[in-house]
Amino acid sequence: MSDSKVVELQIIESVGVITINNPPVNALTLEVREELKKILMEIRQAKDLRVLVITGAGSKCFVAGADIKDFPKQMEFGPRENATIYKEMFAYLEEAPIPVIAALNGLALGGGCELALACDLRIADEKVKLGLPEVTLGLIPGLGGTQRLARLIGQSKAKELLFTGTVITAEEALKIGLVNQVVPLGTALEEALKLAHKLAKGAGVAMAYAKQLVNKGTELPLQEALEMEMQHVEKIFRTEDLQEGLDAFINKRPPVFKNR
Ligand SMILES: C/C=C/C(=O)SCCNC(=O)CCNC(=O)[C@H](O)C(C)(C)COP(=O)(O)OP(=O)(O)OC[C@H]1O[C@@H](n2cnc3c(N)ncnc32)[C@H](O)[C@@H]1OP(=O)(O)O
Repeated sequence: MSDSKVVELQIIESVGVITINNPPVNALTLEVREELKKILMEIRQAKDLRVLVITGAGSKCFVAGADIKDFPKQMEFGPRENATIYKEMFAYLEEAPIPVIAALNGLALGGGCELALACDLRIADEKVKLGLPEVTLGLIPGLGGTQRLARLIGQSKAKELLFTGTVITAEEALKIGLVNQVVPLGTALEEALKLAHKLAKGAGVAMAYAKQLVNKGTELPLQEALEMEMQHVEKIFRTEDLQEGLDAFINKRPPVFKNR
């Protein structure tokens, strides 16, 4: 467990949990940004990290967005420097060869929603609300929200949420594909950890390839993407995990995957 108070990292049985702990709303302040930089270095060194979960402390907010009180400074010096570490963090979440799950324990607004969008899966507590309300401040999302939201839920719905700044319920988010699951009050982290520990025992190479193929393939022309998929199928046919999976099936026993 890192000794920071605004961002904590715990790794238990190859499942990492990053908790944004910056009361009262887990805003992405300068202190959070600096701590995230350290945490990013730590997780990059982590040996057998198989799944990562990101959540907020408390029950009010996952993350209520960028630090609005810091904006006057950003207006003076420009927003790029503040965005850089988040872009690096979000790129890590998207490129890491492991499933990344956002456990939405509370409001996910602005930069908080953008952090959730950079994860592979989103599990939302039933009371959670999500949105990109930047337009109500005369702003636009600056941590990838305009791009990831449109790719995830389609351009027209994304424009509707961006134009209006509407904050939607977890159920509405489920309907449009913005979250994967809605879970009972107060159980987002518990459910995310259940899924994380299940995935951590799964075929890690297969999940890494599936993540990479979806993330990279959907930006390519179909035939190129299909070729990339076939190249990965050829690679996976040479893994021990496939041998183990087939042998376990034939011998009617649970597989023990070694992630190689
Ligand atoms: C590139 C990225 C851009 C962005 O992310 S832009 C920001 C997008 N986020 C938002 O627009 C959310 C703004 N916040 C709110 O809408 C509300 O707040 C909440 C719904 C999160 C909570 O509302 P309630 O329960 O009524 O509490 P409260 O009095 O509004 O807030 C408690 C304290 O938290 C501060 N705070 C809230 N959100 C932020 C924020 N995003 N950045 C900095 N501070 C924030 C407030 O000012 C206040 O502080 P004090 O107690 O000193 O008055």
